[in-house]
Amino acid sequence: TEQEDYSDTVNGVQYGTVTDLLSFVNRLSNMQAAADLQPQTHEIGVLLNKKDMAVKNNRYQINMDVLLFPWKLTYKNYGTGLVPKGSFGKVHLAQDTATRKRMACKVIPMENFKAGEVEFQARFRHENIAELYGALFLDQSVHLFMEAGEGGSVLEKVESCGPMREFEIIWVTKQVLRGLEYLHSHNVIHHDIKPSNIVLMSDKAVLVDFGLAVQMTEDIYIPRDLRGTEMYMSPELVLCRGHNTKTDIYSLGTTIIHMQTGSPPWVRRYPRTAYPSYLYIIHKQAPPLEDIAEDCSLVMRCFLERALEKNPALRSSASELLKHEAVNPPREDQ
Ligand SMILES: Nc1nnc(-c2c[nH]c3ncc(-c4c[nH]c5ccccc45)cc23)o1
Repeated sequence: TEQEDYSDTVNGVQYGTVTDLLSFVNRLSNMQAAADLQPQTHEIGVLLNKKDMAVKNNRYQINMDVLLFPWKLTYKNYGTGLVPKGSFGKVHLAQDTATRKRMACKVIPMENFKAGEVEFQARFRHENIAELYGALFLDQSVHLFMEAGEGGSVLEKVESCGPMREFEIIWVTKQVLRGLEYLHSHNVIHHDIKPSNIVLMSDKAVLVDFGLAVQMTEDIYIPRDLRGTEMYMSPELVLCRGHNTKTDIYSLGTTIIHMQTGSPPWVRRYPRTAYPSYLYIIHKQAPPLEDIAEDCSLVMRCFLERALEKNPALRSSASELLKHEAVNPPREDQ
């Protein structure tokens, strides 16, 4: 059966290439199709990162070779120790006991696991996309090891420290635009750009959570389902008549509104208590320019008008916005 021939092909945990990792996760997905997965004694997996993850005789044991911690949040007064659930999994802080390398470990129950999530992070590597270090399968769950944003996500930062100042917003926006420019150049749509999917390191910000990402084959993507988080969805995505990478640009625009005001667009004018869904509002209303912060600079307001343009064909691309003066402020001392 699937189980027998499978177990002798991947003996325990081994270092491998991106191709090895992709075939491993695809076989995992098939196993998911194949009825019961035998209770395992040993973890199996493929690790890409030889430098920071020390495999010893085909073992990489959770709580032995690598320790998982509930992420002690960067900010004191912030909720529980566990990172808010990603698209389908809890994110822990992980540390390799031999190399001391600190990583993020997302634990995804097998029934929620989609090979696509790993595929995008493994195939598309960029400094503003959280690097994938490897994948382990144990106890009916997939453990994805990734680059850790120890500064937490932009959502935690805004909720703990309040609205961000414009120079901080510019710093985050430029990095997100670089990540999106790279993804969009490969026709990949992230589909869930929002504050909780942008995580912070000391020297950069990276995009996380590719659980909803797709790669367009033509220059339009016809969705089977509604993907993303309502507040940050573009009008064309809500319409479900086909969209493209420009939908991520609109979501970045709503994310900037969230960074500068502390709330996503719409909710102040249309309280969540009265509006269970915002899809109709997003479809019918003009772009949420009224939700832009009062103290927003004129040049950033102009940037947001380009990003929140209702017609995706007229909306600016990531490359165009990277050249916009709002994110290239003249240096004071010049
Ligand atoms: N959904 C998802 N898929 N991959 C990730 C991910 C990869 N590396 C990471 N590093 C940090 C965090 C993170 C999010 N909120 C936080 C709050 C406090 C501290 C850390 C975080 C999340 C990740 O997240």
